[in-house]
Amino acid sequence: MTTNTTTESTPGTPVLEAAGVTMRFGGLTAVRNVDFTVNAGEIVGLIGPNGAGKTTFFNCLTGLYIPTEGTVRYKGNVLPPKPHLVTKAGMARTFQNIRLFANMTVLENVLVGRHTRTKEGLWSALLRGPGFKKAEKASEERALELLEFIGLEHKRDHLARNLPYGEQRKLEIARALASEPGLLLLDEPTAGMNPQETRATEELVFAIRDKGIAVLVIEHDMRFIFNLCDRVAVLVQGEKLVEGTSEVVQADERVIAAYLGEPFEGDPGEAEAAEIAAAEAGAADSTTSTTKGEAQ
Ligand SMILES: Nc1ncnc2c1ncn2[C@@H]1O[C@H](COP(=O)(O)OP(=O)(O)OP(=O)(O)O)[C@@H](O)[C@H]1O
Repeated sequence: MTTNTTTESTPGTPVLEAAGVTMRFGGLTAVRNVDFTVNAGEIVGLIGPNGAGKTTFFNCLTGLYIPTEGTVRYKGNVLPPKPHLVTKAGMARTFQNIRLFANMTVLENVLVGRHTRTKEGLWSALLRGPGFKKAEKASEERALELLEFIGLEHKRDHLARNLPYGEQRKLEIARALASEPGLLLLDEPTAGMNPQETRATEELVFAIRDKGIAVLVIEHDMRFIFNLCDRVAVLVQGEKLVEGTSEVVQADERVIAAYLGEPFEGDPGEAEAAEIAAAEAGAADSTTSTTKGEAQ
């Protein structure tokens, strides 16, 4: 994958800055006064029990909701409260539930993700003039690069609905990357995945970060989060309870009490390796990858 110069930032400088974000639904305060930063080069995790406000906070960041209070800045600029403008500004996301165009091909799904980066207008597209054809070719080349990056180039002409679950999740990520983001937000990317798929997703996220794209991830899989993230923030009942490295968060008794229920034991890497080994030995049922849904 070629590096996109528009997405690069100096490591350590803020990419996303949310200040005092509050979201109320009638009498319910789903997110309360949350300050949150993601720096260039970081992978940051957002965890919390069911109903803690994680997805609501994501929706406030990405323009799906207009926060009741607070501001969200991307690279210093306040974001417009419209999802497509947020994407155009440089923040792309995936959703908790897969939202692919099921009857379009793998390649077409990625091409759709490029629309915020295509300069050609409606008339040019309708008339299919030389400018449009050139832009279309460049878009297709970029989409194929992304498919190669996620390992799905050999399935470019398959319908999205025919892909196994784990590949559909990958394709969603490729589609988000097609908008050339500086920050990628992933909402439960491993929900319902088997250990191999989860491990592959972890590697993919590291590779994305290595391309200069910061990542913010919501996930219930603690091993995944603690293996992956430079920093983890914990939301409980809409408020940020704690933020720090995986070690700090795991050791915090308030987190243990509020969310984990019990201390997280053992080295996540070793535990996961054991699970993968067991799965590879046939102990795990490989059909889990196609029978998921909302594994929360
Ligand atoms: N559109 C809405 N209208 C009213 N209440 C909402 C809306 N969206 C979310 N909520 C409520 O806000 C709270 C936070 O929900 P949210 O989905 O953000 O939590 P979450 O941490 O993402 O949960 P999960 O881990 O289960 O996905 C919940 O009480 C939820 O019922």
